[in-house]
Amino acid sequence: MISVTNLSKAFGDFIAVDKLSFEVRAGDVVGFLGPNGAGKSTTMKMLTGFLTPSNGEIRISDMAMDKSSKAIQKQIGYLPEGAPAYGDMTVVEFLSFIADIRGLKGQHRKDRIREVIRLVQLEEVLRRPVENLSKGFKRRVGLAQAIIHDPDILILDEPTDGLDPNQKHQVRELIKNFSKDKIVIISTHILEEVTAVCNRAMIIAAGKMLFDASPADLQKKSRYYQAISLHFTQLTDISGLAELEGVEDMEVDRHNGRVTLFPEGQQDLMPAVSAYIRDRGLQVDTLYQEQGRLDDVFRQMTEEVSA
Ligand SMILES: Nc1ncnc2c1ncn2[C@@H]1O[C@H](COP(=O)(O)OP(=O)(O)OP(=O)(O)O)[C@@H](O)[C@H]1O
Repeated sequence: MISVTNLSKAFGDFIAVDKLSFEVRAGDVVGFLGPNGAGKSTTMKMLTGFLTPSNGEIRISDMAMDKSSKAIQKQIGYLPEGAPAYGDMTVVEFLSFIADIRGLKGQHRKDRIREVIRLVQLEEVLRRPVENLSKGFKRRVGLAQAIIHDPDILILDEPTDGLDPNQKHQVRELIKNFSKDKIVIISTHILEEVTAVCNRAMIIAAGKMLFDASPADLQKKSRYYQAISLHFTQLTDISGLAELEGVEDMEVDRHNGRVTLFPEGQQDLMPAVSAYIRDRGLQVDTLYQEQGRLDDVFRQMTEEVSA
């Protein structure tokens, strides 16, 4: 378990992380979301013991970071931002080097190196220097070194940055499989990634925690949550739709003619809208209920802080 209390970090007069408090339990996959400069990487560096907090406390597995950082670091796999260091080593040399640092020995060491190469699919670049790899492969080498010692806690700073869509999918599957009884914390700018892999979303802006709940709860905060989106096959008088009971607002996209009906509260408008269409014999080619838009909530929350 990770327990963070009033964690702060100042660089001179600038407060990058401002009194964060949260707990993370085994099985949690947490997504740190936030605009550039929100303090996500700084928080991760403190959680991994690479940066000393200005204030507050970090406890991991009942050990205090300021007293037992070495013991804590053994339990953590960390993918920092950017590319792995020691770029002149080949991929296999680099992974062997990390395996040694992590204290792996004998057959177990060999097995783990082989296993991470397989999991992260590095076979084709094993003999190439890390610095000559594409951004996506560098990221995957970074991931491989993070999981080589099979840690209980995985902290990944933008793990899918620079990966193509297939590789993004693979890494997300890896994270999901990894996480059954472990802790994963990822930072990301990709909002769908949070719904795809995380059971908790934390929104951080200007160093402060703005939200900590499930991605589904985050979606519920969107004005599009349960909104009805529809498009008529032909030009149709739609004024009656706005008058339906429970409709708070109606918007029509001028470019594509798509109609969005926003409910009052969290009402389900679908029965009334379906009846309206059916009773008038109208033709629609699109009709669905929205899940809520994360980008909309994210923008709204983070703009309030920076305003
Ligand atoms: N060593 C440092 N010295 C001074 N300021 C720093 C230092 N490290 C980070 N900062 C500042 O702290 C703030 C938070 O940075 P951080 O890298 O944690 O943000 P982030 O949320 O990870 O952003 P991004 O999404 O762009 O990676 C930024 O304004 C950054 O410039």
